[in-house]
Order: sequence, then structure tokens, then C-alpha cells
Amino acid sequence: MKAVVAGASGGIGQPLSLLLKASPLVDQLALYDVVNTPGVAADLSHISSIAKIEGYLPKDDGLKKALEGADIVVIPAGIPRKPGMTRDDLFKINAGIVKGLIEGIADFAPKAFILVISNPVNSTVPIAAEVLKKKGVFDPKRLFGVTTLDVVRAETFVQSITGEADPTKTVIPVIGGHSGETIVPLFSQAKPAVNIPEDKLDALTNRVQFGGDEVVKAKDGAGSATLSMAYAGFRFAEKVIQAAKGKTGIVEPTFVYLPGVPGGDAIAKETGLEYFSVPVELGTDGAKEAQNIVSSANEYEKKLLQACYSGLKGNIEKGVQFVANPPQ
Ligand SMILES: NC(=O)C1=CN([C@@H]2O[C@H](COP(=O)(O)OP(=O)(O)OC[C@H]3O[C@@H](n4cnc5c(N)ncnc54)[C@H](O)[C@@H]3O)[C@@H](O)[C@H]2O)C=CC1
Ligand SMILES: O=C([O-])CC(=O)C(=O)O
Repeated sequence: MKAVVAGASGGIGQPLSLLLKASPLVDQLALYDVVNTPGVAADLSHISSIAKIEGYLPKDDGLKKALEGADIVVIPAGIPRKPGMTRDDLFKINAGIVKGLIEGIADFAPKAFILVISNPVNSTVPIAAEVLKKKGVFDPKRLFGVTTLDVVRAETFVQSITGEADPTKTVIPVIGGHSGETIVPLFSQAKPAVNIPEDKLDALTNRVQFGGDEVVKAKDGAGSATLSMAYAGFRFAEKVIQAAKGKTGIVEPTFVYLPGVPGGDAIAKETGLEYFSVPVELGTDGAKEAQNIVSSANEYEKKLLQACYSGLKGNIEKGVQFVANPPQ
């Protein structure tokens, strides 16, 4: 299992690379970034785990060397937010970064699972899909927008109500997109069921939707969530790898191209959107089945979904247009 981190020297990239290096599921780890990867790779190489590790820079065909033979590529490359910015404000710079990396993946690792962390995820995933389509190598079952941090936050924040000692024991599906109102936690679908007092539901929902802002504000200009994102990114990557190696019954919400994933058509019809995060069962070839949880939303959540649809539609279109009509 060869894993690649693109953007490996950054705030997310370094701890994510550490977790992958420490994982017994990974035998080979390639770190790619425009800066500092030789140092990060040298540092991690002293860890006594099985993964062989190399660091690459753009020079000397570094992207090609990093990607060749890759089974999974995780992308946390790109700039993070500062206070006062929306995720969409990152589009101008990150759209081009993601496009370039996906072109490399299309050329050198077209069969790899691709996990996009770079924001705005609502637009960078459509960009990735359009680039892969243009190159004739798009397999929707292998492209994932990483929305796991929203799930992790929902699990954590609901603990104040459940009092459950281990937050991972409560599964909360979070669906939609990955920014503000497009993030829709479905507390009505929690397993085991959770009874959220009416007067607490708005605040809890809002905290999941705007959890990213909480960290951006606290970091006060020094970036956004990195450590919790590395945890979430690793958690999702680990599940994709475990499923690829044959483990069954793994389900996790992720932002996918619905028409290309089994079960996705019905969700696309219901939401009017081609891209959406829903719980997806993972298998040896990636996304095996998208679960239509949208129709199970209660009245409160249906209202949240209406706001989600309108925001997400524009974000998706912006990504698609970026590839169709590249800025001059
Ligand atoms: N999906 C999610 O839930 C989350 C997404 N993010 C996003 O992840 C991205 C990265 O965040 P941080 O690690 O905090 O930023 P950072 O600035 O600390 O790191 C980004 C890294 O990307 C590298 N980079 C820039 N252009 C590149 C290129 N063309 N190829 C390879 N590497 C390149 C930079 O050199 C830097 O090392 C941001 O866009 C942020 O908004 C952050 C948190 C959660
Ligand atoms: O808020 C941000 O910009 C980073 C992010 O996506 C998150 O923490 O969910």
C-alpha cells in the first residue's frame, strides 16, 4: 500500500504524514510539497514503523516520482483561512493548486484513491472530477471529498448532551457539503438515538456548521484546523485502505460525485445536486454504495437542507466552470 501526501509540509500535511507513517497499513509513503519535504521525510524516517518514506519537491520530476505506483493520494495542499475569510475566499489560489495536482495524478497514478482536503472542498472536488474527466480517467468511486472533520466535531459536541464517555460510540451522519450552512448534521439519525432538547438543537447544529470558524478565530491569523484535520483525514484514509484490503461493513460520510456511485442517482434526484456528502459504504474499489439518508431527515433538518442545496449548487458550478472555462 503506497500512500502519498500532497501538501505534506503544511499544518495538516505534517501530522497527517506522521499518522500514516505510524500506520501498519502503509508500506510506502511519499511526501510531496513545494517546500521542505526532504526535511519532513528525513525526520519521519527515523520512526521504527514499516513504511518506507521519501520526500519529493517539484524539481527533478518530483511529482511524477511521488505519484508513481500510488494506491492512495491525500491532498491537503493549499492556503488556509484567516479570520474574516470564508472557505470560498480560498478558491482563487487553491483551485489552481488542486487542478495541477490532479493533472499529475491523472498522468502518473490514474487508479489511485484520491482524498481531497484542500478548501473549498465544495468546489475543489468538482474541479478534480472535471480534470479527471478531461483526461479520460475519471472513476467516481475513487474520488472523495474529505468531510470527516464535520463528523468528528458532531461526535464530540453532542457529548455534552449524551454524557457518553467515548464520543466515537455515537455515530452522527453529517451530510451536504463542507462549509457553513452546507454542512448538515442529522442528529435525528444518530445511532444510538440521541434526544436533543429543543432549546439546545440550534446551538449544537450551529457549532458543527461553524466549527471551523471557532478554530480560525482562536488561531488568530495563524491558520485553521490542522491537528483535528490530520486526525480526521487519517481516520478516513485508514477506512479507505482497510476497505481496499477487503474489510467489509465500513461506512463513512464523504463528498462524492453521485451519478457515478451506486445508489447515488436517487440522492442526486432528491437533492438536485451531482455532488453531495452522504454515508458511503466503502469496498475494494472505493465507494461501493451511497446511502440515501436524505429522505430520512426530519422537518427541522429538511429546512437546513434547503439552505444547504442553494449554497452548494453555486460552489459546485464554480468548480465545474473553473475547468470548463479556465481564467485567462
Ligand atoms: N476538508 C477539511 O475539513 C479541511 C480542509 N482544510 C484545508 O486544507 C488546506 C491546507 O491547510 P493547512 O495545512 O493548514 O495549510 P498550510 O499552509 O499549513 O499547508 C499547506 C501546504 O500546501 C503546500 N502547497 C502549496 N502549493 C502546493 C502545490 N502546488 N503542491 C504541493 N503542495 C503545495 C504548502 O507549501 C504548504 O506546505 C487548506 O486549504 C485548508 O482550508 C483545513 C481544515 C479542514
Ligand atoms: O475552517 C476552515 O477553514 C478549515 C476547515 O475546513 C475546517 O476546520 O472545517
